[in-house]
Amino acid sequence: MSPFLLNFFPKYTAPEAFEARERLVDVLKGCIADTHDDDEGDQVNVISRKRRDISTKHSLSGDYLGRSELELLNGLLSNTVPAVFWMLAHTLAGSFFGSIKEEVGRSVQAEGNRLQFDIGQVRAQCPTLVATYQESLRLYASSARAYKVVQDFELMDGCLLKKGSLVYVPTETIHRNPKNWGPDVLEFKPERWMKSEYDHHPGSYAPFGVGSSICPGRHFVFDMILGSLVVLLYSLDIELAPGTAVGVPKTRLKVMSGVRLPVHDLDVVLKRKTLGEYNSERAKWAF
Ligand code: HEM
Repeated sequence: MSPFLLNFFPKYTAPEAFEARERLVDVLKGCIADTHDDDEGDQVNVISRKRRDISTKHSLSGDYLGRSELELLNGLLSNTVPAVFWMLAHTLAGSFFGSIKEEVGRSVQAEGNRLQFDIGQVRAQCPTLVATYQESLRLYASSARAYKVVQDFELMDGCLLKKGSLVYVPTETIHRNPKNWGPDVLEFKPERWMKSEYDHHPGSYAPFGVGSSICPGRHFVFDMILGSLVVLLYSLDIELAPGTAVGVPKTRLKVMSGVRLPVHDLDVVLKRKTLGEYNSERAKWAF
């Protein structure tokens, strides 16, 4: 993957990854081009269809569309899926699980087996769930941003950044720095985010980067991850399998953009839920 990311004649320096990318682009291109809004049982999601419509309106090519779909998948798979994993793992292992279940229960409107929630209300009325999201990204987001210095600049500690040099800012180093977060920096503590005032250095948290290249998917992913947790925790009784522990893994600084992957699987016990009239097997979520 690293030679591929360097993008130095990737066809020759990383042929396998290059071929795989081109194959995926072809599949996505074909799949989206063949879709029509009225297709019976259409498998292409609404977001992709809307993106196709916008691209067509602006005369963007099919190839562009295939590549931008792949970018979306990359954002989802390399960041969002592991972020959901960590959030769920710490929710199940933490002393705040009861509060989260209670917040989720309050957010869902159920009419028999038809369920729905307003994501705006989840954001505003589930402080423990939101804090768990923020704390998961603090501990596990591990991107590395690069900036070019456009003029000589002296930092407060006297370090000189020379014009033309590259400054590399690994998120983990900032997110796991005891100077920013205190001696318990490696502990998973959602309560850091539940104080009335944010009392950390403003630059101490940037899971989505900063400035003009900040992640454009950050609001979308916030809703998507909170929504996934609401559906999972409402629909199922989930608990960690006996003897399963969730710890914060040691830092392994990687020059990669993404959310850290777990080293081990997590064993959980899942049961479908029945609450009065509600039976998760027959439940239909309306989004
Ligand atoms: C937990 C989930 C996610 C995290 C932690 C994350 C983090 C990041 C980071 C750190 C960057 C680089 C910012 C910089 O260079 O300053 C980035 C860029 C980007 N992200 Fe995300 N991201 C996530 C989810 C997503 C999703 C779901 C999408 C797509 C819908 C997405 C689309 C993008 C795109 C297109 C860029 C490139 C922006 C540019 O270069 O101008 N991300 N993301």
